Amino acid sequence: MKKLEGLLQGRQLKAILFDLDGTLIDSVPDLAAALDTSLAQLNYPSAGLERTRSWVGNGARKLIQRALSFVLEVPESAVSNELIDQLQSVFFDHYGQKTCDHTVVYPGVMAALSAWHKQGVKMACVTNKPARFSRPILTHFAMDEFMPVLVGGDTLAVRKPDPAPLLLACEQLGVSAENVVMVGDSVNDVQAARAAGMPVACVSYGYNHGAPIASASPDLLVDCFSMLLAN
Ligand SMILES: O=C(O)COP(=O)(O)O
Ligand SMILES: [Mg+2]
Repeated sequence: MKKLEGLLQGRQLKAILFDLDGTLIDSVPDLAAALDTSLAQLNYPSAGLERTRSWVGNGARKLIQRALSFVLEVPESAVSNELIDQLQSVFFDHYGQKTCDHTVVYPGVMAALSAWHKQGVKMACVTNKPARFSRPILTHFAMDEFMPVLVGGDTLAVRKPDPAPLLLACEQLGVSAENVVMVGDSVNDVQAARAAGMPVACVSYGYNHGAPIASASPDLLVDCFSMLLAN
């Protein structure tokens, strides 16, 4: 706990907000499988695991837009909303059936969540993944007992990098943002935390579209989740 507390410059650490995809869980195997099945259903070539990995983090719609941009070989801005709607609806059907078949929790996560829970630190999940998928995932991996509060990518009209989902999580946890640290894997998490006025720690193993997460200058960067707990 000392590492995260150190980011608060003497203020008490009362809560931690966690990003989901790329931070707590490696969900790309299931996302890529659902995406490739959906693309095949609409007669497009498959995208594959590694490309999908680089497209996750800005919500499901952005993932679909990036996939269509790739298969159609056009810029993202040239992909029509109708096409995104069509592929997204097929993708939601497939992903909804298999959110946890090949998804795994990253090393060190459960032990650290349990340690913070025992220390009385409150926790919430703030993800850009739609809540209808995120909630069952938290339950499946028994993280919901540590994190009763979830703000999904469709809970509000805006999502990260907007600070509103982080501030809503603080409100629901009953803590002030000045006693909270955000933990994530992408520039969206860094920007949302900064805009919410809270420090941000990042894991280096997650997904960050386009660039290593170090370029977003998080306040703390760790290679393994367990290092967030280390003295
Ligand atoms: O883009 C997503 O669907 C998931 O994003 P997250 O990294 O905010 O959990
Ligand atoms: Mg993420």
